[in-house]
Amino acid sequence: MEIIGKGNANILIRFPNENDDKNDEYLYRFCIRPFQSLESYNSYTMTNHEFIKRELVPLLGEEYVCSLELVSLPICDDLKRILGPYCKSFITKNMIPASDSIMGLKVLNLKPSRLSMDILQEDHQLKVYVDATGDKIVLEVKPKWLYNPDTLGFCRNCVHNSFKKRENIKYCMASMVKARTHHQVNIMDLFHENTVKCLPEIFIDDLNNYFQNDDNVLKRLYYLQRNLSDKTVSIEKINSDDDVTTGLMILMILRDVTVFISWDKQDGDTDGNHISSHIIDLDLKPRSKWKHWQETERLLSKQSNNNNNNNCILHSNV
Ligand SMILES: O=P(O)(O)O[C@@H]1[C@@H](OP(=O)(O)O)[C@H](OP(=O)(O)O)[C@H](O)[C@H](OP(=O)(O)O)[C@H]1OP(=O)(O)O
Ligand SMILES: Nc1ncnc2c1ncn2[C@@H]1O[C@H](COP(=O)(O)OP(=O)(O)OP(=O)(O)O)[C@@H](O)[C@H]1O
Repeated sequence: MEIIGKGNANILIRFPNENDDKNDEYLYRFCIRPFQSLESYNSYTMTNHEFIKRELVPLLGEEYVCSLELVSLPICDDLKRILGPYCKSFITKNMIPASDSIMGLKVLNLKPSRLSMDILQEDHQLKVYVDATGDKIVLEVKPKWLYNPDTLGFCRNCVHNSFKKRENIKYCMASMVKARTHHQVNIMDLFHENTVKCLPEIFIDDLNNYFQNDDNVLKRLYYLQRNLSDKTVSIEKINSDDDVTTGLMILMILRDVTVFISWDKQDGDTDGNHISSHIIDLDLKPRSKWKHWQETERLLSKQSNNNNNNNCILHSNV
């Protein structure tokens, strides 16, 4: 058993020799937020799975969501070793009877280990992976707030990066979805010079076409964020957990997803499209996070007032 990825709230595990369906590999995703008991852990995982299926899959479209299957697994020694440090209140040497099972999500591995991919470029919002042949390239993107409400008055993405001292990010992810009439999307903004040297021209062309197209995964997220942001209660109006509506919850989830954009030279559909996209990280957020959201918006607004430029890296670069 090996750990493939870990974030704030989840851990991704690969089971040895797991090779279910032809060449596809699967991973197991377990929550690592603190829970008091195995019952509450399992109940959260079921509720979360149900919420994603009910609210998010229909909104985003099945084709864009990474497949998620609810599974119940016996807590073997390997799982105890990996999950134990995060589940201290109920996974200890003596507390788990052999018959108890823990619930997780079985997900498609979007970066299959058999491809042994190298990382060409890496920052907080973008990772670029390539396999040894150069025929498969995967972009792991954290687009964040693609839609800026007019009332905001600054580029939320760029101010947020500046606030988090991410000086190495020289692109604006929100600019990747601007309407063509106002701004020609330039995917080359995303890549370092050295990365471009390693990327095949045909990949650049395909990616360019994908981003110019009106139905790409980032545009889908942009329109959903725009629609929800116009309709739901705004963050500054929240006073208690109960004020956090399902609409606001979904909006905050869509502002924090990760997207895998995969290009496969050998594998295209009938229209010659070699790019497929999958969204991960659609989990419920604790309603109590509204205080953190409010404070973040207050700090970003303050930061934007202190800046001299118009707060978007695209404009401050010219
Ligand atoms: O608070 P933010 O805006 O910095 O966003 C948090 C993210 O920081 P980032 O934007 O990537 O720098 C943060 O990402 P990192 O763990 O820092 O990579 C989480 O995604 C967090 O969500 P959750 O608590 O895991 O559900 C995110 O919290 P939410 O605000 O989306 O609930
Ligand atoms: N289906 C997948 N295929 C391949 N790698 C994955 C997959 N899902 C997640 N990962 C890897 O694991 C890492 C952590 O996963 P994930 O984003 O789900 O954790 P998280 O705790 O929810 O994140 P956050 O800290 O943003 O809340 C990802 O950044 C990614 O590199």
